[in-house]
Amino acid sequence: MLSSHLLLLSSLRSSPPPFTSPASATSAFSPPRVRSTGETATVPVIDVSPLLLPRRDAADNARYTLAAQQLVNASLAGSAGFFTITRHAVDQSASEAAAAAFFALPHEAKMELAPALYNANSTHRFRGYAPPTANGKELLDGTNPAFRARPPHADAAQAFLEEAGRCVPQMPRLCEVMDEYWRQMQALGMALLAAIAHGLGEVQTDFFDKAFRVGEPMSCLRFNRYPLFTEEELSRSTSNSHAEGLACEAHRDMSILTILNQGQEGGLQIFQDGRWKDVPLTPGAFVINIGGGLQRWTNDVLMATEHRVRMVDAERISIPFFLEASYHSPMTCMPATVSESRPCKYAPTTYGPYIQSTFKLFQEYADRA
Ligand SMILES: O=C(O)CCC(=O)C(=O)O
Ligand SMILES: [Fe+2]
Repeated sequence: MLSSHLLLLSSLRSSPPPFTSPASATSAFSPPRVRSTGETATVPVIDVSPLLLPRRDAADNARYTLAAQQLVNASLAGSAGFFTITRHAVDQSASEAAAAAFFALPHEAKMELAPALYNANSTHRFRGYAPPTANGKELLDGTNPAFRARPPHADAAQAFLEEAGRCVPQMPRLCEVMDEYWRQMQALGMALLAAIAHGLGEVQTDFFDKAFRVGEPMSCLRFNRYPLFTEEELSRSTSNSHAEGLACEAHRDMSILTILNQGQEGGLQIFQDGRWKDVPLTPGAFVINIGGGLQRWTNDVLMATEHRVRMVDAERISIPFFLEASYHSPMTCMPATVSESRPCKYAPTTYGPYIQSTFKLFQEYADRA
């Protein structure tokens, strides 16, 4: 059960209003680029190796519980809502090389992978490549490899969200590398979720595992590239992010957990103590933040934290993995986060319809809602 200090923390949290509508971009004006104030955010660093052991003895169990509590403490409403994980055992070199090689392909080759929204000849509607005109960064979305290995689902709404990530003939190993990384990140994400359930005191230790297992998880592996724009290009940009002088506008992620390789350049910021501060860069580590889906599932005990990316003086590649549940995963408040004095705030739903209802919050996804 929840102890009262969790509830107190939640009422103390200060934050900017969620999703303030971005100013609309104008044609001959670009606002000044947002610069770092030099302030570094306090983001806990957590060694997650105790969460990843195939078997545990009593001493390992104690270390597991300690690490699980650290994850929860870093994610509670009123805390950073962001943390860095080390000793996670995932090698990032192949995915980093694949992202750099993909973005270096000619524009036409990348556009082959764009959905119909950006390429009228495309038969794809949801996943794939988005050019920098979408919202100031180009991106490639990879999906659960299982979606490529089977025919589309009979239900149109489910088939839409389960559309497979796409491969490109110029890079024969791209899908292989993305699939392998997707599987490793999915496993890491599920280990983190199991630990979070444990840290919250949930008696059903398989709470998330059971919910995800009703189908194939929809987690999205994304390659982002933020080009280095000239002032002239920025003045013509229709990106909501550019309209605020940012590489990526302030937002909360809406999936379950984001596990981010933020690249070499820095620039990620979170809103802490009433100001925007830089998230420290730790080579080889991942930055994790809670998504709106986990906030909902934990009855606002854990909170999705607002973040943004400022423009840096170099092009920037980042690789977020958005851990997502399956289309039919039931989302009702986790029992450990509900009490008589804290009833469940959210109506039961399922993950597919929930996540689709959030697309309108993101310029690059709004037309796919
Ligand atoms: O590029 C980054 O470091 C973060 C991007 C981000 O916040 C997102 O894609 O949701
Ligand atoms: Fe984000």
